[in-house]
Amino acid sequence: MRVEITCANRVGILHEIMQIFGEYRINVTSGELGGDSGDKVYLSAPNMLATQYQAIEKSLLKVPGVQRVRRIALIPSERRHFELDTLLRHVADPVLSVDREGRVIAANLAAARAFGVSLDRVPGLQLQRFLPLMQVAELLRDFTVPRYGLPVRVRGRAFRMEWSPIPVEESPGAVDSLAGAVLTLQPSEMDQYAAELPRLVALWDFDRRRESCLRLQELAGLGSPLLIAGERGVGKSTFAAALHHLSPVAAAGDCHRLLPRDGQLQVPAHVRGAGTLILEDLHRLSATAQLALLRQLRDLPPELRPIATCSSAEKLEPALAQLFSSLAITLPPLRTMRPALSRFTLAMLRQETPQARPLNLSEETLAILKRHDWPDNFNGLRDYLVAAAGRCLARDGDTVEVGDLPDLAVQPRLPWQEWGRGLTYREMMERLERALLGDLVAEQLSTRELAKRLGISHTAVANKLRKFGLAKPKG
Ligand SMILES: Nc1ncnc2c1ncn2[C@@H]1O[C@H](COP(=O)(O)OP(=O)(O)OP(=O)(O)O)[C@@H](O)[C@H]1O
Repeated sequence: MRVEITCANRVGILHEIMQIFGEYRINVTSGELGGDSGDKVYLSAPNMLATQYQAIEKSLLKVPGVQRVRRIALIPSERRHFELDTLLRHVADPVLSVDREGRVIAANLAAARAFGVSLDRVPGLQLQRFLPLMQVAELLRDFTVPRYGLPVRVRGRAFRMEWSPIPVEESPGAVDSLAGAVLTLQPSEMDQYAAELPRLVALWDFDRRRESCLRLQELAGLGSPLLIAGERGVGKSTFAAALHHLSPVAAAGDCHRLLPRDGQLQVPAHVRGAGTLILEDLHRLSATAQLALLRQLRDLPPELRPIATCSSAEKLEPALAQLFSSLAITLPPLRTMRPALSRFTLAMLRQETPQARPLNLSEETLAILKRHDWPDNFNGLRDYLVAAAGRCLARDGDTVEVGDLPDLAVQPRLPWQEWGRGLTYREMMERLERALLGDLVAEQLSTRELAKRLGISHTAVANKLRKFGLAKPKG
């Protein structure tokens, strides 16, 4: 039973009221003060009987200052809870609140359904079980920043998320003043072009990739549009997402990623605030679509930084290329980084099989991997290694042996025959040798360095350079 007591605000009155309940040996389990003019005491005594209430009511009315006593169905905080629960139950979109560690405190039925768990199991679960790890990390890092329209995917379904921090004190902006955050998810229809961000990985900075990583860091702090060029699978998307996280806008803005669909790329109307806009694979757009995109980009606010990825800047229409002409990074293909192939391979194995025990590579395996040209670059290497690691783990091995490797059935087909028509074998080899040495000489390497790189003697290099007229004139 719950009672409401209207009384004067007198020192000691609460003590006298509670004493009466004590005298009747009635256990009061909860209570609060309130009312419009602060003149009400609400008490909950679940085991109080109707006869006990009549006696208590009389005693209470004798206390100086007590004006009225009546039974009520719910005390105000219970009513608020009840109303909130009812309200949430009737909201069709998922709504939930989280604490500062990203643990779910409360959620409605729609949220439980979206997450695929029963409602009673949602409280206490970690948000990262349902949302991409990278986004949760970003949200928790910038807990105090409200976010609107953030694209997320929950179990394959696209939503737009609103993130509203819950302040409890009058010190806006301070994380300590927040009780947590409320998230609402609205099913998103516009997902024709939007795509999830690639997962956040530690960037590999081996061999020529080191230069790209350093350049990325340099350019992250700037605001101009940036073009990331390179072959299929060299890591363009990975670099674009990393750039957002390295940039100062990551603290205040969101990262949106758009992919071409049917040769078009449309910037959705809600993408207008500060942040990073990743425009993927612009080489897949027709000339008309590129110019249409350019018109949209010109209308974007300057706080939204466009980052484009493309197989090569030459594939862009001149006007679009102009927009991305000041800052660019070209990522090197994997076949040009053979000296670091074992490091890439081990890093890739760790990244792709994080739960498995660390694996090594046999010398023969590494030799095969090094010889291959990896036309799909890291994408090809990843799939190949995942398959090989699976076989190695299945036989309980700790070193990937040649027997674990899938066949490299598709060898790169280059038009050698076409190229060599009319030449003898000797002539073909000579031209090949000359072209290769010509490239190396253009890098300004000394003959000693050249000999080391090619694994032949210094004298042999000097003779060949002389033969092909590539030796530097003396003097
Ligand atoms: N520097 C890097 N550090 C860590 N992982 C990387 C790096 N570069 C590439 N990867 C990995 O290589 C794979 C391919 O990268 P990504 O998808 O970014 O390439 P892409 O050039 O955008 O490919 P596509 O041309 O298919 O769009 C991914 O699995 C990614 O995790």
